[in-house]
Amino acid sequence: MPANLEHIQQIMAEADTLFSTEEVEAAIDRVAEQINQKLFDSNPVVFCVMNGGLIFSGKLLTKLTFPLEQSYLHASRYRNETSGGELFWKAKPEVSFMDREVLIIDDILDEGHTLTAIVDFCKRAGASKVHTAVLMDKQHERKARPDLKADFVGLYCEDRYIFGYGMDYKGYWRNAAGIYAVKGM
Ligand SMILES: O=P(O)(O)OC[C@H]1O[C@H](OP(=O)(O)OP(=O)(O)O)[C@H](O)[C@@H]1O
Ligand code: HPA
Repeated sequence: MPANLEHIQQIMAEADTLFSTEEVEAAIDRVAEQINQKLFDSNPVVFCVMNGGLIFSGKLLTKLTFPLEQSYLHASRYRNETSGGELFWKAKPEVSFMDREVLIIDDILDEGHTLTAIVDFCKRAGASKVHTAVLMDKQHERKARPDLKADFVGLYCEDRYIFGYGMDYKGYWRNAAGIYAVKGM
């Protein structure tokens, strides 16, 4: 169904700003510094989780100062909706990472089913170690496992539906240069 652009515009007009561009950029700098310290001699394969991980990955990668290979994978659970369902693999990794360290970069750890499935996949495919980096970790009690955490986290946010910096509202506003929460959600 074609998007109702008036509705999409209204979502942005009424949204609450959770983090400004400057705050998000500072968080990306912090994560880059942590990754540079931890993975500098690990020769990792770095995977961007499409689509949401695109902007965080792009910005982060330019701040990583050691040799690495980069690729992408696409697993989707929300399919442009605001609640998650079954995980659907749209593109599995094509490069071999047998006995390699892997860094998975995604926009958000929400319930964590997506990241859990991707990490399991990488381990089954022979990765020697799997590291995870997310721009946002949403704070609530519905994680796939109670102890589920990413190794590198940009910012923590409240339990609301958020968009911007790669995260979408019904397929839109991934391009928004800040982190916003939908009014009433
Ligand atoms: O922690 P979870 O509850 O599993 O949710 C997080 C995942 O959901 C979003 O992807 P989505 O399925 O919307 O696909 P997309 O990136 O293509 O929008 C987001 O990019 C994460 O990959
Ligand atoms: O709050 C969210 N916003 C955008 N995409 C998401 N995927 C999981 N949670 C979210």
